[in-house]
This record gives sequence, C-alpha cells and structure tokens, in this order.
Amino acid sequence: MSCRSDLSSWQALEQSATKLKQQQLKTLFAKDTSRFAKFSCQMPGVLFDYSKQLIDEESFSQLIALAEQADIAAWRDKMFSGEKINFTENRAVLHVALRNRSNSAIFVDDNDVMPLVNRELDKLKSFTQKVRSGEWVGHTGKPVKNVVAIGVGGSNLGPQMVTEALSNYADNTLNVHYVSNVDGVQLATVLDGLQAETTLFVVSSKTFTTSETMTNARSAVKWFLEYAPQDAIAKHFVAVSTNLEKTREFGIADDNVFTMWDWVGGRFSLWSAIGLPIALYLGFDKFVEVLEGAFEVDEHFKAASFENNIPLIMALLSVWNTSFLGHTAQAILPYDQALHMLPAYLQQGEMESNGKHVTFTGEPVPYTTVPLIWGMTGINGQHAFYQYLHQGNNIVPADFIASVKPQVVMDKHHDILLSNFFAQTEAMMSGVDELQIRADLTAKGKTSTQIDAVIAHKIHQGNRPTTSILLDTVDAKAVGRLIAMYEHKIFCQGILLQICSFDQWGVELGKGLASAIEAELTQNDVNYPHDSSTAGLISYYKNNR
Ligand SMILES: O=P(O)(O)OC[C@H]1O[C@H](O)[C@H](O)[C@@H](O)[C@@H]1O
Repeated sequence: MSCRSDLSSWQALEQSATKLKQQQLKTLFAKDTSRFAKFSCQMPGVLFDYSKQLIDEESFSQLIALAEQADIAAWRDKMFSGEKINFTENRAVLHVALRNRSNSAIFVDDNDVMPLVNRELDKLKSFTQKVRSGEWVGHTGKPVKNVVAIGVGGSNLGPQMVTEALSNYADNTLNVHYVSNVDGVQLATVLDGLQAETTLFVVSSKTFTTSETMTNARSAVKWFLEYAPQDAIAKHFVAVSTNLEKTREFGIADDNVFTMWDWVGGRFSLWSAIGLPIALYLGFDKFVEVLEGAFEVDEHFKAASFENNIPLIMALLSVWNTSFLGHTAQAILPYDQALHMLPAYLQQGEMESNGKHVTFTGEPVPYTTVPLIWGMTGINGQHAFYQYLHQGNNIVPADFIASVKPQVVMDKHHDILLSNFFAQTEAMMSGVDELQIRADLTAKGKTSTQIDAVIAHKIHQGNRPTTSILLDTVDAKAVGRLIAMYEHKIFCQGILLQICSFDQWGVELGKGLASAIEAELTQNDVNYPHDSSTAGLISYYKNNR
C-alpha cells in the first residue's frame, strides 16, 4: 500500500505549506473581503467558520484532493455499512447505528443490528421511566434518589460530559454522581451522605474487566452491604457491558444488564446503554434528542459535498496544521461553561484514536499524526494560558466553541462572553505590530525611550490559526451534533493519515504491569524484577505506607 506522503495531493500540500508559512492571515483577509463567505459553512444549528485558518483556495482544493485520493467516501460507506474497518480487532465500527433514527437496516456479518439496538433502547426507556417515576423502588420500598455511575474512559467521559453539559435541563428527579478514579477518595466522597436504600449503582464497563472500575464496584457493594442484605443487590446494582459472563460472575442479574456490542468502541459509546446515566438524569426523551442531533450530523456527513462537509473539513484542517504546518498541539476552547468537559472528552476521542505510529499495514508513519489535544473553558483559559497562545513561539491552532443563545439569560453576561469569543480569534489572527503599538503608546503619552523598552514584548505576531464553531444553543441536540462532528473528524483523520483509529493496543502494557505490581503491593511473597527506579519507588512506598 502506497504511503499517503506519496500522493500527488500530499506533495502539492507540502509546497503550499512552504508558501503559506510566509503569508499573513491579516493580509489574506485584507486582500479578499469574501474570505469568510468562502471558508465557512453551515448545517442546521451550527455555523462553522474556518476562515481564520492559514489556508487559501489553492491549498483548500489540494486538501479536498487529498480526501479524494485517500478514498474517504469509500471508507465512510464501509463504516456506515458495517464493514470491519477496525481491522486489528476485526470489528465493525457502528456507533452510528446507535443513533440511526431512520431505522434503515445496518448489517454486521449479514445480521441487521437495528433490532438489537432498538430492543436495548426500549429496555433503557422502560427502566429509566420506572426509576424516574418511582415505580422502581429500593429494597426498603423507597424510590431512587441518587445514581452512582461507576466507569472509566469511554464508560465515563461521554456520559459525564453530556450530563454536565445539559445539567441546566435536568429536573432534579435524580442526582447523578460519577466515579472513575480508583483513588478511594472519589468513591468515599460520593458515598458520603448517600442512603443505600435510595441509591442505584450503574456499573459501566464494555469489557467488565477494567480493574479500576471493578475495584470501585466491589467497594460500592461492600458499602451497600453494610446497610442492606445480599438479595437487595438486584434492586440497587445494574450494569452496562458486552460481557454477560463477567457481570454474572460479579453478581448482577441478567435482567439488570444493559448490553452493548463489540462494534461500539468505548470512546464512541455514549449513544449506547453507556448513556444510561444521561437518560436517568435528564429523562429518556432528552437522551433521544442527543441521539437525534448526532443523527443529523451523520446524515450531513454522508450527504454533504466535501467542500461543505464539516467533519471532513475539521479533519483536513487538523492534518494541514499538524502534518504540513508542523503544529503539534491543538487547543479545544469551549466558551459555554456547560461544555467544560469537552476538552477532556476529546482528549480520549482524538488521542486514543489517532495517537498511533504505524499505518494500516504496520509501516512506521513518516509524518506527525494527531496533535496533542488540550484545553479549558475559554474565559478561564484567557486568564491562565492564552499568553502562551498569543505570544508563545509554539503556535497552537485552536477550536473556539460557543453558543448564540445562552442556557441562562443573565443581563449582559452572554454578550460579554461572546465579545471575548470574537475578540480572541481576531487577536490571534491579526496580532498587533510595532507600528500600531508605537502609535498607541505615543498617543498615551509614552516617550520613545519608554516605548523602546517594552516594544518587543508587546508585539503579537498573530497568524494563530483558529476555527470558530457557533452553536444555536447548548441543548441536547446541539451536544449530539457537536460530538458527532468530532467523531467523524476523528474517523476522517485516521483515514487521511492511514492509521487505524479504532483500536488502543498502547493501553495494554501499562495495565499488565499495573496488575503485576498490584500483586507485589498486596501480597508479601510476590516480587518482580524492575529497573532501579521502579524498584526504588515501590520499596519507598512499601516502607512508608
Ligand atoms: O469500558 P471498559 O471496558 O471498562 O474500558 C474503559 C476504558 O479503558 C480502556 O483502557 C481503554 O483505554 C478505553 O478505550 C476504555 O474506554
């Protein structure tokens, strides 16, 4: 298989990158008043503006050519039709089936998966309604008040990010608490103040073998049994998993297990029963709205021309910035507080998917794959690390995300929020040069000696590429749309970079070592050979704990 960098579009892009690195975005805007119109597109509920990315019409058409030469359309069809594109695990990649609101058939190994999906959605609906209505009662006959959702990685980040994003729409019928870290303080803090008789535990784990989740779940059972008899477990513990054998072993009744399938990747699983905490907290209808928003983007992704295909353009811009312009980080900067967990969620989505170093066929990848994803809510970032974004000598392309209509109207708060949102991308694009600063400081009465002393420190180079994503508002559909946009971006990026986005073999080594060291820390007669540093750390811990 030829390497991407052998493609004519790739080589043309390398030349364009050399040329555009000499260009100033400010000049490109000055020369072309229709730049925004050219490099922005919309879909219902979303304005996607990438005109502050360091591209021009030539490089953009070369990026589109790269998508064509990488056969994105064929790969997209493979994914939507259930082909096993997660080839290192020989699995289909069908998170899209979980929100396939058209209900059209989708086959894996000649079996239509939609009846399975709908059966599980029905189970989720009836369970959610029973719990929220108080029909489902605990072992003392009282309705559930608190849900403790235990899970990590893809079995935690998605549901927690969505419940946080939509908490303003919750009616407080139930409280939901998330436990992902195996540091006991997190579970202890959550359990503190809870009543066993009104608490429901949702243990979410695709494999049901993840040590941290199983440890937390066992400790939750131990806590629960201090207040309730063994046979009460069935009223207070449910699970979400593909692994019925393990859930049985753990002691959860089959009826209390919500299924998912191996064709759902953990980091793409919030649309499955892994989303149960979302449905319990917000109601099943709100969960369905999240699915509907994502479905809209699936339809857009399948139908829109490449030039107007938002997820594809997001992927092309990331490859452009990383593999051609050499920027190795990307910031995710949501301005709506509700989206504060989006950077953490996308760190798993993007970096666990495309943080790879070999091609489809196992050859070393001769170009940088995905950037380091990081971020924080915009306003907080402005007063923390934006200095780095504006004047650091490492350029960090950034996604700015905000909404037009706030979740809560409070005087001028939203206008002030958006004024910062607009100002920051303008500042990053235009910067401020010596002439402007000199004129400004002179106007403020500064002497040229005073100006000379600070001028170099005040110059902003600008030319910092940004994308602005404006959502109508942050509601259930919008959250579904936004996540699906990034999911399809991640998919396209993998194809463009010729890497398998749907496995995560790299996480296994650390897990294996951890379970061996756990034995060393918990059993006296177990010792494994280690380098002097690891051995030193372990013995220091053992001697001081
Ligand atoms: O859902 P689980 O099987 O418990 O896995 C939870 C998480 O752990 C793994 O280590 C992977 O890194 C993630 O992709 C996964 O989401």
